Amino acid sequence: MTDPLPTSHFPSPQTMAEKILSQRGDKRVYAGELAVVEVDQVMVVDSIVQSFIERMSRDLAAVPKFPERVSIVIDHVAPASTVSVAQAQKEAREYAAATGVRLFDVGRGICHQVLMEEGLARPGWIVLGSDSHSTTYGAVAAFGTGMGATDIALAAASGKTWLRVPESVKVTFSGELGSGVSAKDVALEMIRALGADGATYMSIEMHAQGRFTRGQRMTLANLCVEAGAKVGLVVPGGEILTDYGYDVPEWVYPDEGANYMQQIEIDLTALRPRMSAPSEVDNVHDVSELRGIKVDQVFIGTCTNGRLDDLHEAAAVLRGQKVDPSTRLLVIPASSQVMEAAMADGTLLTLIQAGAVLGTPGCGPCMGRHQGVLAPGEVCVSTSNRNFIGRMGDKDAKVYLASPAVAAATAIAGRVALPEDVGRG
Ligand SMILES: CC(C)[C@H](C(=O)O)[C@@H](O)C(=O)O
Ligand code: SF4
Repeated sequence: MTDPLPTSHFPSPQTMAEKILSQRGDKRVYAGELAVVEVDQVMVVDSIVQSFIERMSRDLAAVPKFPERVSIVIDHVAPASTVSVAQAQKEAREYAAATGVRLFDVGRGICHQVLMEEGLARPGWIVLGSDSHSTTYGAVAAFGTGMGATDIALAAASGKTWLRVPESVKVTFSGELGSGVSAKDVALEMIRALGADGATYMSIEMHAQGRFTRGQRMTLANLCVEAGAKVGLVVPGGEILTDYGYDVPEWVYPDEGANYMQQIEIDLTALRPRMSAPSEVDNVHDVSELRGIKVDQVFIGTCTNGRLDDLHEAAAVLRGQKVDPSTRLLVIPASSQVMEAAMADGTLLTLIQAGAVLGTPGCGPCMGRHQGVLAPGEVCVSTSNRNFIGRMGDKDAKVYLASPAVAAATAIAGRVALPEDVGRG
């Protein structure tokens, strides 16, 4: 007969981040500890590709350990805008050809959208991207996070990385979304509630309890980095499981009684369309408070809101209407697949007939590098995720962030507007 084990021998319950990092590493880990984990996919974007190649070839004198686990995406400035951008993209193509890593070239789309479409982020995987919005992969319960060129190169060379296990914030939802209110509004409300640095280096663990589609979950996980989070994980559940197309291993679910630094609840029923005013993402207001502000450009696209559902949302408002002559509307699908589907079902025709200008799938003017940068004093309503000073062009331009439906209504009115202001919704 042995004595029963004292309670301290039973492992304490774990959050989702702790579960994934324990499973993919070599020991059970908790917040604050270091984890060395296997990396399932390393993603490199065009803006960083030259530094990545330099680190690999010169500093590490290494080739990718598992070429099939590395993807390069040409998306941020695509097609190339200058000779030096063209040179970087040329080097990326040569590197991919020489090493056998995957390359998604001009027009395939924005890195995060493309990796999700290609099945290169899956439940329980560790996905490192050279881009801060790599939190997007949390939509399918992958531990997705952004890192710099040096860390990315080390992961590509060794197949592993090390991480400090993040503390977690638990987000729960009550009620149901009203009509005209979207995942973008939920995400902006979540950032407002947490604050722009309220979740610094934390895991935001969203208990969706069967709510939200895969695309909506991408919007939620994408914005998590705007509260400073290391990772934004949506707990799998509900119909979305069938939507994944992959098995969800039992070990990704958080344990009952796991330890959270903070908990917030978002009441979906009470939520009204939201807008983030310049120049911080957490400067969130009801659209009705900002109604009437004159707008020069509306941009619908990006890794936050450039998916087919987003274009449908915009087209529902713009059908049979015209963009105000004092405003321009840019629509850039997040990927070639989104563009093809929106072409096939007539969405693009609806948008073009309303006066939209289409761009090549990719980031477009989101970070102010090309295809729609703003002049001093100009105002843009964008479906993207950042509105910092100078983000989309001149430092004296202003960017407001909103949902595709609000962006579409604004394009028609030429001023910040709700769909109901232009006879929709
Ligand atoms: C270019 C890239 C490094 C950058 C990021 O890390 O997020 C960009 O995608 C952005 O949105 O600001
Ligand atoms: S669409 Fe915008 S936020 Fe997303 S990766 Fe591109 S530049 Fe960054």
